Amino acid sequence: MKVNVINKSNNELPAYQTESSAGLDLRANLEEPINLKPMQRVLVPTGLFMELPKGYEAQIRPRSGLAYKHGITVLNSPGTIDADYRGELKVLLVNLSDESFLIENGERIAQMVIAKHEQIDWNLVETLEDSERSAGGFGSTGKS
Ligand SMILES: O=c1ccn([C@H]2C[C@H](O)[C@@H](COP(=O)(O)OP(=O)(O)OP(=O)(O)O)O2)c(=O)[nH]1
Ligand SMILES: [Mg+2]
Repeated sequence: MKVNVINKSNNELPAYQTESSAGLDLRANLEEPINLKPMQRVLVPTGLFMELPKGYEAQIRPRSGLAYKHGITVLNSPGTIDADYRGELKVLLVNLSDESFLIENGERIAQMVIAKHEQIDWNLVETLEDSERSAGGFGSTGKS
């Protein structure tokens, strides 16, 4: 599927790193590096603007390596990019480690998964059909 994109960054377009990757790695578009202190959050620009077809969304997800090695994750994970959004794609990172983390221009800071989604119409009712689970949740089936 082709997706219209404007690249105002000084980086290459997000790319799948392997043939069957689900996520396109997003790069920070920065004039100066950002030093992200412990427990600080920052909205990182990508310089990208895109036009998803109706019925699709993009999810901004953390990269596991950054999370594991540096405690850097996406605060609103998964971030939701609506198909009708025409603004700049931004990534909300947070540093959950006890050390500062330097984000440099061009660094792959998160990944973006494009997914199909449904929109629904509500059918307002008084009762719901019972099921095996019924109202059980939050550990109702036991620990392991
Ligand atoms: O990580 C993110 C999350 C959102 N957005 C952009 C695209 C999305 O379509 C728009 C709105 O996002 P969301 O609905 O999550 O934010 P909101 O706080 O509900 O704001 P709004 O009232 O604008 O919907 O912001 C990003 O660039 N990055
Ligand atoms: Mg919203």
